Amino acid sequence: MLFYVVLLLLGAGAYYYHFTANRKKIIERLEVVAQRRRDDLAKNVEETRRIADKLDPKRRDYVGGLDFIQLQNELQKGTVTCVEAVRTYFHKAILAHEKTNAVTCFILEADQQAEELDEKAKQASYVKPPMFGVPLSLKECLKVKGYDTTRGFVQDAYRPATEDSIQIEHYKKLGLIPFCQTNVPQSLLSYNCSNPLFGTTTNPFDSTRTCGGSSGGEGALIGGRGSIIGIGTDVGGSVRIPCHFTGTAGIKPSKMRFAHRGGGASVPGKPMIDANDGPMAQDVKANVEFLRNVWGDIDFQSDRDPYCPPVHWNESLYSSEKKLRVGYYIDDGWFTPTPALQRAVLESKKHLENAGHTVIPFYPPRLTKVMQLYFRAVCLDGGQYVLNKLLKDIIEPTIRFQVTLWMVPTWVQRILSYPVSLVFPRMAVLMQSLTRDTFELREAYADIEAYREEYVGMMMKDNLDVILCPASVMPAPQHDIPSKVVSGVSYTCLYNLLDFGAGVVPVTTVSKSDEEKLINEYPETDKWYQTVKKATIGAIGMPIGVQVAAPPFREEAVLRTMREIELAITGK
Ligand SMILES: CCCCCCCCCCCCCCCCCC(=O)NCCO
Repeated sequence: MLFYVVLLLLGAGAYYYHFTANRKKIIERLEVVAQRRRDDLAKNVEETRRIADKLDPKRRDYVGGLDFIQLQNELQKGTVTCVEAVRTYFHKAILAHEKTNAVTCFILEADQQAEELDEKAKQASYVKPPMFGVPLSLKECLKVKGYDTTRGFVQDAYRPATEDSIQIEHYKKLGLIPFCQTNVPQSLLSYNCSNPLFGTTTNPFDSTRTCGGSSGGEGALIGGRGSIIGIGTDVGGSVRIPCHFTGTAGIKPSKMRFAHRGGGASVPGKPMIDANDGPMAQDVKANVEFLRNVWGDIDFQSDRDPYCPPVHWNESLYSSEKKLRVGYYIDDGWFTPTPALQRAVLESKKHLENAGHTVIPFYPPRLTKVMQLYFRAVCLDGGQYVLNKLLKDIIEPTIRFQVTLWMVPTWVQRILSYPVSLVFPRMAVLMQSLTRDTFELREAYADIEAYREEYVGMMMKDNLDVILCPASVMPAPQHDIPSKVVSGVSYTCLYNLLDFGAGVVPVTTVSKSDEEKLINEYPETDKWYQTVKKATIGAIGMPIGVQVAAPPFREEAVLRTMREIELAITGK
């Protein structure tokens, strides 16, 4: 017996020695690559600055002061040129990048593309596309020919995409000019924004706090006024959480509304948790104008990707005079949001009622079960795919906590969940979430199908058009918090599990009385609540958004509701 124990220990020791020695070698090699990539970025920024500086500062201030619709109109009229638009946003993006570290690469050809478009516009026969010359920022994971899509993995640096994805091709056809790529958290499966290649992107309102993720670079850049519109991706909240954290507006459409051919995914082979790309901008108006043009011309994408149905922009749904029926909730029963987030929903409810809409309570059923299903289906192999990739890379310190969770074998998590349930029941729920076998995974998929039916059945029974609810559980926290509170995505991941269209519109900022309420009334019943409470203290002034969601192919109703809230708040 002793012999076997000694043999086992020796075997384990040898494995550990080999594993750490191998990791050391990998890290040493990748650190050289990461340093080279960062040096290249510094040169790229200087080259961009040289181009941006060619534009007269007075002209730059003028162009930079235009909102999306104004800029679009001036470009159409020819009173602003494409070169002026691109150089202005090169300049503004550098300023935002210097503050937040949002950009991973400037696309220098944007300047040349702008010159070519200006040249074409001189021909009398040339018909300008609808978004002629508007600069567009892109989350780093989107495929642009000649540019990396590392998703924050150092191992993927210097492996540029060989083609534009269909979506990018389409945006160029509509006249948009991709001008930079923006930062993401390593693996994209986090709502912070740090990786070992490009470092940490910070919130433009407070650098000690995260801009959110995974489309965090977009949030920081647009919130920091360095871009007028950008594209993010969302499998659990990655468009909506950065919008909420940075005071920007964006929407994750249901999966089928864009072509995915030639694109990429954070975890390929993951049905039932539907991801999509989506626009993010400084206001809802810009999102509407962007999608009106993209979906107005969706045949371009459908023709190139037969899995994308030719569902056109539904103007009658967006512009309908018919009053809406809205279901709302301020607490999903899984994670009570901090006071400012609840207040934002109640204020939005008032705005919608003042506009004549009917707003009634709605209770999303069984969120505890939903969280288990979400984590089971998003980490469908127990996190193995992502973990394998992470173990071949430098692991980002701010997601180490969640990586450690992935490293604990599922059966160990299951056994430990029983004692943990006595002191931390919500954690025990997640410890039982990662799948043991395909039988359990199939059951989870069946449960998700049943849940989708139940949820839309409840909405139909009350004749509801849209749902209004919090965008998250807290305002932007410090950079290490998302990995410690992975359970905090319940408000957004629900609508990936349902594959609804869901968007976020900025509504308010954290006030002093929100903070007093937080200190006096917010629960401290478990570690997650204590962490969220502590992270929210000191967040006075941070932006707060609300979320609006509707079943697939009703994104126009979501946008209409978001726009009505925006109009009531800003008056424009
Ligand atoms: C104790 C057991 C815990 C099991 C779970 C372990 C970690 C789970 C990590 C998954 C985190 C998912 C968060 C999602 C955030 C948003 C991601 C997103 O939308 N990405 C966009 C990709 O296109």
